[in-house]
Amino acid sequence: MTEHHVPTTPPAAPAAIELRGVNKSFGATAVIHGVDLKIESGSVTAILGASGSGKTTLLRLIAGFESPDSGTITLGAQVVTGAGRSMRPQHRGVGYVPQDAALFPHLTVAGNVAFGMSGSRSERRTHTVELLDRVGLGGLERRYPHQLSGGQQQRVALARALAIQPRIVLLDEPFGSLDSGLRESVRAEVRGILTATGVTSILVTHDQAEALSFADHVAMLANGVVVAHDSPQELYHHPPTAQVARLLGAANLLPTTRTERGLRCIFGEYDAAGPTDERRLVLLRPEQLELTDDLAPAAVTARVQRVRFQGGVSLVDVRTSGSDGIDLLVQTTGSPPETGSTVGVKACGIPHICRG
Ligand SMILES: Nc1ncnc2c1ncn2[C@@H]1O[C@H](COP(=O)(O)OP(=O)(O)OP(=O)(O)O)[C@@H](O)[C@H]1O
Repeated sequence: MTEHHVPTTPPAAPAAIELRGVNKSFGATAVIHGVDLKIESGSVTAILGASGSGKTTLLRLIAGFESPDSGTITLGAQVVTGAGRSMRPQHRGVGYVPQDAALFPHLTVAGNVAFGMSGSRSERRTHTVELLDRVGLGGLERRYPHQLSGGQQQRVALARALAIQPRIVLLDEPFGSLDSGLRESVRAEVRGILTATGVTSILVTHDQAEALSFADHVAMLANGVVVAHDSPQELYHHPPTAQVARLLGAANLLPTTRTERGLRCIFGEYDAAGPTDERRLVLLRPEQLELTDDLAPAAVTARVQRVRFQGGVSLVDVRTSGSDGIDLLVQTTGSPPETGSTVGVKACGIPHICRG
């Protein structure tokens, strides 16, 4: 069994962005609380949090559109906010891709991309053509924003953000307005462009699947506090707390009792060190449980409450037998059981213990 660990700041490489003790309130509403965050140079980080958790505010603080009440923000080796200084947004070397692309409607695609670009007229033209090629929009220079699809508009917005040769690109829920089919392909294209460019990027999203698939690191924000920061794999499989486990996807979080050896849950007893006064839960994702027909001693008996067929897999809600039955969600690839039938449930992965 794996042990829980405290949230970490993963990068060992030089930080491109560093926030220390950043606080921000709007009037009496405290929105960002003592945020410490280090973002590795050249990485793609997702800031994941529910609506209103402060994601956009954090991004706007880094871009310089808002000033923190206290704390420092460092970009590269430069303190851009704090210690009595506040560098203007246009001097920070930050490209910003807003949620709705926000292109200038009266400018062509080329005009939008070249806006804010420096250099001679011919240099700007060459750079614009290069950028539009890079985002897969070569040949559309003369179109106007209303003549583009949503995905194309987002790629123009990305090209415009890259046009200033930024050291950092900030993307504020850029895929939210795209329909689900388009979202996945535009997301993959944008990720490919960011990787090829090597620019340090932050994506803000409330979509856990998007954060897990898009980013090298995920920083999770809850009520203006960074509650975890790690790789997507580490956060999904070894979340420090039950809150983080739930924010990242369906989670069976099983109550435990203390034993001499460690902890016991309905699926068995496990070694576990750590403080005895803390509430601990065993995490088993739905894909770490399996249904069995034979009600062998190793299996927990349960009744099927509901079956949701999802194509390649089915999600099965079951309730364990007894007066104190526990609700579990099981993912199965086999033929799903009948609602109301009795099944056996077994744990088939390595469980993880997290704080309650
Ligand atoms: N300029 C402002 N004045 C007053 N309150 C603000 C301002 N900007 C944001 N807030 C408040 O701060 C909180 C966090 O807002 P923010 O937009 O950062 O959250 P979010 O996580 O990005 O949400 P969403 O996903 O819905 O965009 C909200 O309660 C919001 O109402």
